[in-house]
Amino acid sequence: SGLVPSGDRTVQHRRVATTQPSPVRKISALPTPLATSAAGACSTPSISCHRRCSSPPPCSLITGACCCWRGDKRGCCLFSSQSVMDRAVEAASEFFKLPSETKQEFASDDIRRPVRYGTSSKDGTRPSRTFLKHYAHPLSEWMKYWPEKPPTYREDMGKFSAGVRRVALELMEAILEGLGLGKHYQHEEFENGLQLLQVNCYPKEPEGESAIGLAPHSDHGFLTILLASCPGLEVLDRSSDTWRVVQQPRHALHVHVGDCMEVLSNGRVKTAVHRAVLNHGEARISMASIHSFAMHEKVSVAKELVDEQDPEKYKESSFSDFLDYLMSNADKKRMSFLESLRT
Ligand SMILES: O=C(O)CCC(=O)C(=O)O
Ligand SMILES: [Fe+2]
Repeated sequence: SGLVPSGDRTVQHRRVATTQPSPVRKISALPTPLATSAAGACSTPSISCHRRCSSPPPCSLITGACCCWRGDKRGCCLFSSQSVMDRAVEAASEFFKLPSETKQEFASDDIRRPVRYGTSSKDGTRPSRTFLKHYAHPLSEWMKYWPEKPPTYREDMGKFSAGVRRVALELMEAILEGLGLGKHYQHEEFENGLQLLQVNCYPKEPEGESAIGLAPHSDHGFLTILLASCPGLEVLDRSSDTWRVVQQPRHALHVHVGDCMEVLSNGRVKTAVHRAVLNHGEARISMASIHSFAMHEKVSVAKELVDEQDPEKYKESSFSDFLDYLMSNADKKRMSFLESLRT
């Protein structure tokens, strides 16, 4: 994520063969319907409108429904989730192709900026990843800060963000149920939670070299949902201390849990340590959608998961505390934020 700074973990792990199955769950597509285009005319007339519109106009990206006119009938225009994913990858890819000056307008070292463009290098010599990070929920608040170029960026990334957020909320309910907390546990905090989109662009791997695009780290939120244009993600298998290659079938979303989930579950669910390696065949785009509570909302261990045998293992913290931690003492940090929360 770049959320936990590169080089944060000093342990070196052996890379494993690319045929290893992924240890993490994948889902093959977003549930339909996904968010669609803005109010008014259907922006892609080639896609059939096949449902009666249930919400009053003007529908918008934010409500996840689009009203459009077809002949004399008003209907809901539904994009397939595959095309939403393809368009989001395409918009990201077009953004990274823009001239450097255009992208540099978003460059900043201030990690509290709503949109931030930058590069991160592993060895300090050659940047191996460029990224664009921005908040995505609520869309009405954040979209106005997003790039206006390419012209498709806001609409296509908006649809992707809204769809992926619904997936995250559904998965979260299932996990909470699995933990015995009930699917509505802290429902409001999740509903009002923050979504951070990290759009990454990695160059093709130079011939004869194997290169890390993004150093080992864990993501801060509860859940990360990742879409990538080709393979490159690896997840640490804690039992064997080796890297497992995550397969990337087309239109598959990869889901992993982050630090907040480890805290809330009092360590029953462990954050996923992962990294990205450069793909030797092609440049790679990945989009990581990170889901957390709102900026100042504290995440703490669920009291229901604490007893004498299992005392509280983590201190409470908010996303804002996490950002403060990253900004303080950035060079000298030996501990990840999660480690700093251990009681
Ligand atoms: O590019 C990838 O596969 C991983 C990206 C990632 O871990 C992140 O943005 O947090
Ligand atoms: Fe990450």
